[in-house]
Amino acid sequence: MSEMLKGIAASDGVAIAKAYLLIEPDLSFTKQTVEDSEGEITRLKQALATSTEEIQKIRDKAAETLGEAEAQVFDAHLMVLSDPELTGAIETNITDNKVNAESALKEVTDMFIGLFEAMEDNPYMQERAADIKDVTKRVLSHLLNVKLPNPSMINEEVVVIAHDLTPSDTAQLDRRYVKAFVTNIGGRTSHSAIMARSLEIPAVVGTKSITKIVKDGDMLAVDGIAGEVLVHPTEDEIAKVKKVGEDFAKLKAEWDKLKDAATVTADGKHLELAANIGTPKDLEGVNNNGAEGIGLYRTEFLYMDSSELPTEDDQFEAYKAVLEGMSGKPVVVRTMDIGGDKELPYLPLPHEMNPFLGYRALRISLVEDGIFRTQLRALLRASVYGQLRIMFPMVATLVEFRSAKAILEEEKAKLIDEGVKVADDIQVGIMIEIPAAAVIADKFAKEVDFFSVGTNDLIQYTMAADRMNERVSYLYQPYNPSILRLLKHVIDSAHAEGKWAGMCGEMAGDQTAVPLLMGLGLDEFSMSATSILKTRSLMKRLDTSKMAELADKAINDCDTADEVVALVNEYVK
Ligand SMILES: C=C(OP(=O)(O)O)C(=O)O
Ligand SMILES: [Mg+2]
Repeated sequence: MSEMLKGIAASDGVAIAKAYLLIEPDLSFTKQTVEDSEGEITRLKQALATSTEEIQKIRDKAAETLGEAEAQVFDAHLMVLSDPELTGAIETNITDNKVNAESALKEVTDMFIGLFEAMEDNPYMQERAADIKDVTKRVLSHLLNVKLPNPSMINEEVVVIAHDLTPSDTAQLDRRYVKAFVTNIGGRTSHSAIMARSLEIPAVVGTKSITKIVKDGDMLAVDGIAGEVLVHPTEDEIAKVKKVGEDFAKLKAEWDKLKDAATVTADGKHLELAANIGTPKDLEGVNNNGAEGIGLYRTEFLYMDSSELPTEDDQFEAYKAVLEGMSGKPVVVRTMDIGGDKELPYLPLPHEMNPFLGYRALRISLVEDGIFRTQLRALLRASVYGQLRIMFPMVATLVEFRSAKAILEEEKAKLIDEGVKVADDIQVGIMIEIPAAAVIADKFAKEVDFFSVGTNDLIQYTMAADRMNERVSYLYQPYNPSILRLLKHVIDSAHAEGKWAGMCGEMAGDQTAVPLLMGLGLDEFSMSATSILKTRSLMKRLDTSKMAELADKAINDCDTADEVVALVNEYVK
């Protein structure tokens, strides 16, 4: 008998494959007195040797698929394993205290971890603590004979099952083998879901209990369009899911025909359809999907993909690659947005009760202004290779914007003094993702060159509903009249000052929202590259003046999001 689990449809497509559980295994053990210390030391040595072999393999695989830089973290793990100070201390503990290897290992490594973690201002030692933790887990798993999941070593088609996936877990998934992923928690706008869409991996998130229901190797049929997962599907059910996949492939083939077409509405108005990217590697998908620009380059992934702060030159190369790769089309680069669900191992941030309301994005940049200045210099130097637009994230007040802009101007003046060429037509804009900024958009519009609305955050802050929490995901209501009113004010304010308004939150590619956004007069729509062609196809069919009438009715006559959806369905048949 099959069992069906419903979740949130996070990334289109279907997959039928075996489950691969990516969950923390049980590594608990009891401390025991053991007289045969030699025997325990032999067990320890074996576990260390097997771990070394395993990490070596993972390292080689990482170097091959992700590159040398990403593989380096495993060199640090190998160093931990071969450090005589550490292994010697564990052996001494076994002999002196007559304890089992598990207990001696844990006691010694906990001591080192505690010591290093206490050096709060030293990111290098924080990283070493993280390395020791990771390695201890692996050695312990061998002592206990428990299997540790190794996602990077997957070499057959699977559906990855996890409680949650961080953006860096998601980045490591090998598309050749990982046919879909399903998680317990998360929402459509959590960053793992956003990445699944750009990697074109079907995904269902927020199922609440998938890790409890599914075992390693269970057959699954995942429908990322409907947000459904079938466990042990019957032949009939497999056939149905396959049919959904085939229909989706046909639709995609239709959309593909619009790859080189401009985005023009039924009444001849030109709109800009741009793509969101996380790394220069995404450019291939962007160009294959006919994007007219980059509306959001999330540069924080450059910081997250590295084991230390990227240098000015590293960043310059990445920005230059994107600008050149877009051949003169506009590229909006957002300065670092760390915090929330995006962490940097080497920039430990204090643990916060509400990371999404905490020290994040521009708030960090304005304090750690060395990091910020390095990024701005890299951007300014790259500006001559294309049409660069710089955007600041998480701006709440005009003072924050003015401070950031002043730092940018200072760095620009310095570079020019140094004889470095900098483009003189760089637009500087802000994300509108904090309600405070949306409310005084009329004031911001006088000082910025553009707005790009980040609805993922704007909706979570307006509704006071965490975008990562599936229990409140029903409050992610892009069509709620409250959100539409805010958007109208933002767009009208930009236009009143002759500025353009775009959107780079997930709402921009939402097929029910697009007619409303067209009606509100949005100029630029930036989305996962994989949503561009279906949106172009939809826009071609719609008339802007009719959509303006629709938006007006939605804002003035509707009370609820459901009423707005019904109205959209009436207008867009
Ligand atoms: C685009 C946005 O930024 P991010 O998803 O990276 O927070 C947003 O908040 O809508
Ligand atoms: Mg945001």
